[in-house]
Amino acid sequence: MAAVILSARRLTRHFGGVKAVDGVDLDLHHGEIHALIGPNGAGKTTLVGLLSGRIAMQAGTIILGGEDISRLPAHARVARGIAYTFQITSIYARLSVFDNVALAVQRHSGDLRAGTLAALARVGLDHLADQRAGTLAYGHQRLLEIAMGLALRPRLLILDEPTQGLADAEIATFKTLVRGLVPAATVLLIEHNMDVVMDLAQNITVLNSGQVLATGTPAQIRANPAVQAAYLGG
Ligand SMILES: Nc1ncnc2c1ncn2[C@@H]1O[C@H](COP(=O)(O)OP(=O)(O)OP(=O)(O)O)[C@@H](O)[C@H]1O
Repeated sequence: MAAVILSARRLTRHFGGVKAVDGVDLDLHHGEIHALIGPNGAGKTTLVGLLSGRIAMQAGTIILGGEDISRLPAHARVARGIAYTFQITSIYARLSVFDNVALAVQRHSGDLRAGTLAALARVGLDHLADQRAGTLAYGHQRLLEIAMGLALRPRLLILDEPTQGLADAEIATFKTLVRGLVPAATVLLIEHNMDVVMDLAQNITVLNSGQVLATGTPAQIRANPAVQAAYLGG
């Protein structure tokens, strides 16, 4: 298996009495698509919030490419290559599609126009560059979020429920897109659509009540009785 790019140990975040993330270990391998699944409230969004630095952790360690990033603020983690797809609410509806992505591209040196168009082309939105972002169809707005994440040239791209609300044809396009991101980048995918998970992921981590219930290949996860009882069977 490829080298570990991100290694998280004993990550913990409680909200009052709720153990949202409770001693989670997670290893992401270079160039893999790794899915994070689990029932509603299992702690998935909180966990990726801890990885990206958007949510402060109470205990634990995160090592990215050999560097301890546990105490770095979110912007410093972005600078080190962790991109967390923006929610649609952070798309600037009145700006053009081009300008939305250009805002992310400008963090890097290089040709702003070429970099922006390249990111848009990867998600198939280059022909809509001049359109106002707020007027895009829903599925295209989700793709725009991904282009904004890609524009940061991440080593690790975290996608939080990217297929939610997408039509079947858009999901097919999305799967092709994500396959094209690896192995240059590593993808951590929170996803409720099991067909997408089983189709895309090389490894899956199952969370339940803030703890890791199981981790393994799609075949191992499908065959795991505890996972079936807690989640897949439901
Ligand atoms: N800011 C917060 N304050 C209080 N409780 C929170 C907060 N954020 C999350 N929680 C609680 O922590 C638990 C885990 O929530 P989280 O959103 O991480 O789960 P999830 O697996 O992403 O769920 P879903 O699949 O529904 O998005 C839930 O019980 C949730 O209510």
